[in-house]
Formats: sequence, C-alpha cells, structure tokens
Amino acid sequence: MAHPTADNTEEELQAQVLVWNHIFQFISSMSLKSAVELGIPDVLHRNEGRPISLSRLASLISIPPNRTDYLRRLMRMLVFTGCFANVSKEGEEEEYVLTPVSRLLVKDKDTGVSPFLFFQMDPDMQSPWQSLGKWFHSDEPTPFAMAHGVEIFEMGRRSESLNRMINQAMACDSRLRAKALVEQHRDAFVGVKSLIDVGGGTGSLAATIAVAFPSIKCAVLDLPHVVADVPKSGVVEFVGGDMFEHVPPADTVLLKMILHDWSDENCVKILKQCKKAIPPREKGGR
Ligand SMILES: C[S@@+](CC[C@H](N)C(=O)[O-])C[C@H]1O[C@@H](n2cnc3c(N)ncnc32)[C@H](O)[C@@H]1O
Repeated sequence: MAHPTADNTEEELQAQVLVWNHIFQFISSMSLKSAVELGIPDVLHRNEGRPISLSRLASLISIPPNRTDYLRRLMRMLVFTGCFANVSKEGEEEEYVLTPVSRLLVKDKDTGVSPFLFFQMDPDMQSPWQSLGKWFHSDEPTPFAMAHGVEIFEMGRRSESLNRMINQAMACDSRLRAKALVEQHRDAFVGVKSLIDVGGGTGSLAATIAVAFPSIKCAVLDLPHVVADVPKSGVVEFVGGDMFEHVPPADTVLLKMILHDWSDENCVKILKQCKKAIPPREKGGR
C-alpha cells in the first residue's frame, strides 16, 4: 500500500475540515433559533441601536449567572455567522448590536421572519431529513410522508397547530416580498383588472396588492382549512378549493412558492387549471 505523501495528507486534512463544516452546519441554524426563542433580537431592538453588554443581556433575558459564559459562546457563534455584531473594544466586555439579519428576527416587527424560522426548525419539519437516505429506497412519495404517514398539507388539515405554523410562516415571508413587489415593480401590474393568488395562504400578498392597486379585484384560492379562519377584511375574496380541480377566473394568476412543492406531472396539472382560469384575450388586448 502506498504511503500518503505530504501533499495528499494536507489535502485530506483540508477535506476533513470541509466534512466537519458540513456536519456541524446545523449548529448555526439551531443557535439562531435559540437566540430568537430567548428574545435576544427583541431586547437589542428595544435598546434602539445602543449596544448591550453580555452581563446586561444575560440579566435582561433572565439567564442565571452560571449560564452567562454559555450565552457568550452562543453570541460568539452568532456574531461569527453575521446574525449579531460585537462592537466592544479589544479586552473589554462584549457588547452587542443587531445586524440586518437579526433585525428581521425582531418579533413584533411587521416585516419579521421569525415565524418562518420556527416553522422550518420545528421537529416535524426537521424529522423528514433524517430519513432522506432511506426514502430513496422506499415507495413513499416524499420524505415528509415517510416520516409522518401523510403529506404536509394533509397533516396541516389534521393539526391546527401545524396549520397555524405553516400559515404564519408563509404570511411573514409574503409580507416582506409583497412590500418590495408593490414598491419596486409597480409596472408588473399595469393593465391588470383581476388577480387570483393560487395557494395564496392567508392572503398577505394579495391584500398588499389590493391595497396598493385598489382597481385590481384580488382573490385567494387555498385549501378550505387554510382559508376557513382568515379574518375577512373585504379587501380580498377568499375561495376554499383545490387548485388541481378548479382555479377561479381572473385575468392574472399568481403562483408564489407553489410549484416547488409538487412533481413535474402535478405542476403541469396545476398550470392547466391556471390556464383555464384566464379568459381568452380580446383582439388587440395585451
Ligand atoms: C408553500 S405555501 C405558499 C403560500 C403562499 N403562496 C406564499 O408564498 O406565502 C403553499 C400553499 O399552497 C396551498 N395548497 C396546497 N395544496 C393546495 C391545493 N390542492 N389547492 C390549493 N392550495 C393548495 C397550501 O395550503 C399553502 O398555503
């Protein structure tokens, strides 16, 4: 057997570093989840941009003194990954401020994305990843179905808490994007008279469009259990139904974060229904 040369020993050591990076990547997302659970972005936000020292932070989030050093380690990890900034001078106690990343995780902000983080990090969402390898040899349609016995939207229908978690996660993602869409891409809506947001969840994207463009008649199609409890503001019409069976008529169909959930064959079926929803264009129309 050939002995490793100095060159390929170095290569193997570098490869081991990369393997470890892959193995421990979950620490980054789990640390972020812990920080949001502990309310760290909220506490820093309330200090209006002024830095907060480690010991003050520990007391504000009620961490006992014997855990303060672990909080320092958690924060060091999160500073390293860009979630917070340590603005202390060398040799002084750490002092933290928000960064653009953690600003998005302040809970009471309109554009906050913490519901999306809690949804993706929930054990029910994480467990399918544990069986990804086994799934390749199984007959199950998806790793989610393999882990839970049903697909995600059916599980949402059966579990009120999962349904709420999915809907809140989607709504917070849409709020942020909707704001950018109506502020920066107004031209996309020129000539639009009616719009149906297919799989539009609890309607935060459609509502933002309806408010920004009052002349557009906006509707949302989603599963009956999703639209059932949405408070009706009158700005958007909600239709409970199945996009594989029927999409209500509109001159514009919106599909945001829908097709990635389905196989190519199912995407073709959804798009067929969307096509049927759009009335034939008049001669000389757009
Ligand atoms: C990934 S979420 C996207 C939600 C929303 N479009 C957004 O971007 O925030 C997928 C949505 O499709 C809906 N959905 C799943 N199956 C559906 C079906 N057969 N008919 C209508 N909506 C469906 C889900 O309830 C969910 O609201």
